[in-house]
Amino acid sequence: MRYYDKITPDGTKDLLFGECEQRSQVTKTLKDLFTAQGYRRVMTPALEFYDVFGKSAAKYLPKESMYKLTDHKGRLMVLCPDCTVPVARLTATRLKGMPMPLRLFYNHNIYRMFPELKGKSTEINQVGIELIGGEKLRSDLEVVELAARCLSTIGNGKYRLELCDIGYFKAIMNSLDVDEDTKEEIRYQIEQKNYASLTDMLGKYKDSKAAQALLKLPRLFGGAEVFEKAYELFDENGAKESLDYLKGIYEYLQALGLGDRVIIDLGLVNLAEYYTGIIFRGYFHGIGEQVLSGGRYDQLLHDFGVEECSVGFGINVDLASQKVKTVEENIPEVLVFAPDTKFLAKAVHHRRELEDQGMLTENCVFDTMEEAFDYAKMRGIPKVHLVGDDITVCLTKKK
Ligand SMILES: N[C@@H](Cc1c[nH]c[nH+]1)C(=O)O
Repeated sequence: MRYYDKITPDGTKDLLFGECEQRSQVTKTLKDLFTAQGYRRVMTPALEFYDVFGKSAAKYLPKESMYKLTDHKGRLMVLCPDCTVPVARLTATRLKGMPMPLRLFYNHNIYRMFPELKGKSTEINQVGIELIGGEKLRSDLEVVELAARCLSTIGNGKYRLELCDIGYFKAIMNSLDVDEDTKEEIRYQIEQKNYASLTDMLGKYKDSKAAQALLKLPRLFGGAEVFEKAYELFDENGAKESLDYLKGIYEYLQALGLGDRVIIDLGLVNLAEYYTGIIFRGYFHGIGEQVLSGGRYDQLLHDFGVEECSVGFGINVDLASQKVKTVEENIPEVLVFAPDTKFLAKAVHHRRELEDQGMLTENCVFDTMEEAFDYAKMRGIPKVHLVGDDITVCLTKKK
């Protein structure tokens, strides 16, 4: 039998020293941005009941993608696969009756199984925010601007934000006379930007304005010119209103000087069942996967019995950490060693004094001089302080 005692599960990894620091830097930067704007931290458990993810979330978190286990009563539990859903649960319970809007942020690991996508992380450290119970336009503007600021701060001004309003796609779909399965297949092919399959599926509806618009949807990608094309393509059944709204957000971002960072992508139709308004995704150059994803999701809270609307985003901290400079490991300046054990307490005092002076030190846990000096040389620690009746400072040379 194969024994898995020296590896970590697929999609997980150990982090060492500087890598942990890089992560901490990203989470600290984000936390500072959030708290400066009135967002307050919440923590929810890593284990949740499966039922929490049973309604809205089931539409985009297939049950096959969740890690499941049972508690002592045989109840089905999951390792939390998404941060937004537990926040909705919290809003319906302990946060019930709190003054709105609620500005919340979190930093959690989430767990998702991707059997078909080797190389993807199954344990993802995610930091994110949710703005609950505010007026739609003002909330969307606040959250999109904050998303851009997070990306800009971490990416040193270099990032790309893709923006869409799912209402446009939904308006077209609602005008198309096909069954639900076909609709889902169309949505999938648009998401994949698979023109060939789309043409196969929709080509036959030559007289349908909606079908022709769907065929062109993956190409509706770019700057302000996208709007003109989109209005021309389809403006019925609520499509015009969605475009007007999205254009307003785009113009606001332009007024903030972010125009060259923002791209309109009307083919951004992933999670179409979950999001109900704007959807956005953030990217960094050189990282293929999205680093940030978010949007407006009004139905989720309603499913938890809360008559409020909400918008938010999550940032993949591991991916974002790739944009932070590798942090050099701090090497201690002094190794404190008491060759005779009767001076161990004095060595502790001495080490603490050095620490109080702001020095980085280590206590020696070897018995002999030879081992102590060998270790100091190996680690590159420049000095050994020998503690006896007196304290002797010795210089070491790197091995
Ligand atoms: N929970 C979403 C991100 C999000 C937060 N709020 C709204 N959307 C995700 O993991 O992709």
